[in-house]
Amino acid sequence: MDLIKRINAHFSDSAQLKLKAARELAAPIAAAAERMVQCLIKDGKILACGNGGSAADAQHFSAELLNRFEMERPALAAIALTTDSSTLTSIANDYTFVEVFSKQVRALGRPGDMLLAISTSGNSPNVIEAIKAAHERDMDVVALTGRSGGKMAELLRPSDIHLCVPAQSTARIQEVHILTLHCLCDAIDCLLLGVE
Ligand SMILES: O=C(CO)[C@@H](O)[C@H](O)[C@H](O)[C@H](O)COP(=O)(O)O
Ligand SMILES: [Zn+2]
Repeated sequence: MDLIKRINAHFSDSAQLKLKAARELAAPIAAAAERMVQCLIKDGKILACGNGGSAADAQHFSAELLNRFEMERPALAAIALTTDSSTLTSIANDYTFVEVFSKQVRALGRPGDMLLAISTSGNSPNVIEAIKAAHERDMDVVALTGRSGGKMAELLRPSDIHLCVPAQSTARIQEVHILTLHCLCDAIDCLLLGVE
């Protein structure tokens, strides 16, 4: 096994995918940032969810909005639905794991809030249920997916924004997801602070 060759291939594949994704996703990422800023300045909040690595991404993004990214600005309203183990275990234990995010969206979501729904396959049942709950609450959805967008792609409304990474590998898709989230944080800061 030539590990160095393998590692170089991972870096090369990831870099090439990022350049391809930039060509396809720059415009919808900008649109998502503008929509999020509109939500935030009207006192809305952003709820974020996902499983596994995407749970970590949801938390990473909400922390950068609530605390800070790279510029000094006021704290922004964002909540990851992946972090409260008492809430997550009680919903999963008393009902089903499929409902762990949707029940929180129904409790916390208000019209004008937004849901950031992250899934590399687009097929995680609990993320799908969260999208349905967000629609019931008149919340727009920004969906971060990969592959074909899965069942999430079919569920989205015209007012939602779909950022689908053109790749099959979960790891490669996640690597573009985290870059996309940093682009969103940077764009939100630029729009809020009026950076030219
Ligand atoms: O981070 C990884 C793989 O790189 C895993 O933890 C991965 O996120 C989990 O298998 C998720 O359950 C996959 O869900 P999804 O992206 O298909 O919604
Ligand atoms: Zn991973």
